[in-house]
Amino acid sequence: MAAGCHGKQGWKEIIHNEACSIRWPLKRQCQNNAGRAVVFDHVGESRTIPDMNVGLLLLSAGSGSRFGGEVPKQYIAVGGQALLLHTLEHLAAEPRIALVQPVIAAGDSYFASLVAGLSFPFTLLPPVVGGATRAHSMQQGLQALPADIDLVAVHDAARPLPSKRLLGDVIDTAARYGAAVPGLAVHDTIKRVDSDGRVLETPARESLRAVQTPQVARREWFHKALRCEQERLQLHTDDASLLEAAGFDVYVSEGDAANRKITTPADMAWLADRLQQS
Ligand SMILES: Nc1ccn([C@@H]2O[C@H](COP(=O)(O)OP(=O)(O)OP(=O)(O)O)[C@@H](O)[C@H]2O)c(=O)n1
Ligand SMILES: C[C@](O)(CO)[C@H](O)COP(=O)(O)O
Repeated sequence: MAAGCHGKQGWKEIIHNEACSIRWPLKRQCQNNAGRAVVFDHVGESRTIPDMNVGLLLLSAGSGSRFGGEVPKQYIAVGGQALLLHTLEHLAAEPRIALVQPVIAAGDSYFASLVAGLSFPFTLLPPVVGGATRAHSMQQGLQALPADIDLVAVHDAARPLPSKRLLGDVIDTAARYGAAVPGLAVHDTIKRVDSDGRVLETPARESLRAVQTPQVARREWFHKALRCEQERLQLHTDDASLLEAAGFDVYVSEGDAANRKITTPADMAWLADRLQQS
C-alpha cells in the first residue's frame, strides 16, 4: 500500500480544568512505506505500531459482596484449583503480556501462598494493595508498573476464561487506536429508568455493547484520565469510562460469552459446569 494519510486534519482539544487538558489529532490514519499503520498519540508524535509490551493489572482487591461467603470469590476452588489460577493460566496464552501486576486487598492472606512456586510465561510481579473501589485499585496497580510498558491491560481476576483470540483482538485494537475493550452485542432490549423505575428511554439496541475485560490503553492515556477524573474515581465502574470522561476515544473489539465475570454463586455454578465439560 502507498504511503500517505487520510482523515480530518487538525486538533481536538478538551480542557477539563487547569490541571487537565488533552489535545490530540482528529481521526487521521496513515500508512508508511512498508504499509504499516502509523498512529498519532495525543501529544502529536507519530509512531509505527511496534510489538507492544503489555503490562496487565490483575484486579483482585474486591471483597465479593454480591457473591457472599468468607473466602473472596477469586480464591474459591473450582475445577480443581482457585478461580484466580484459571485466570492466570488463560492470560498466559497471549505472548505480548510481558508482565502481570496483581492488585490485592489489604490483609489478603490467600494470594502469596496460591502462586508460590508457580511459573508463568510472563513476569508475575509482587502484589500491591488496592483501594476502596475498582478504579482506586487500578490506580495503585498503574503506579507500580515498570517504565518500559507501552500498553496497559486491566483485567478482573474474577473473569477466569479470557480466550487467546479475545486477548489478541483487544490488544491489536488498542495498539491501533490507543484504547479498546472487548464487548458483546446485547440481545435483550435495554431500558433507561429513573429512581422510581419509570422508563426514560429505550436506546437503539444496535448501538449497545456489554463490555468485558481486559480493557487496554496506552499507559499515558490511563495516567491522564486518572488525573482528570481524580475527584470522580468512585463513579467509574470500568476503566474505559475513565478514558471516555477524559475525552479519549475507545474502540470495542469482539468479546466472548465465555469471558464471563463471576459475580454471584450462579456464575460460579456456570463456571464449574464449563470447566467440567472442557
Ligand atoms: N476495590 C476493588 C473492587 C473490585 N476489584 C476487583 O475488580 C474485579 C471486578 O469486580 P467485582 O466483580 O465487582 O468484584 P468485587 O468487588 O469483589 O465484588 P462485589 O462488587 O460484589 O463486592 C474483581 O476481580 C475485584 O477483585 C478490586 O480490585 N478492587
Ligand atoms: C469492568 C467490568 O467487568 C466490565 O464489565 C465491570 O464493569 C465491573 O463491574 P463491577 O461492578 O465491579 O462488577
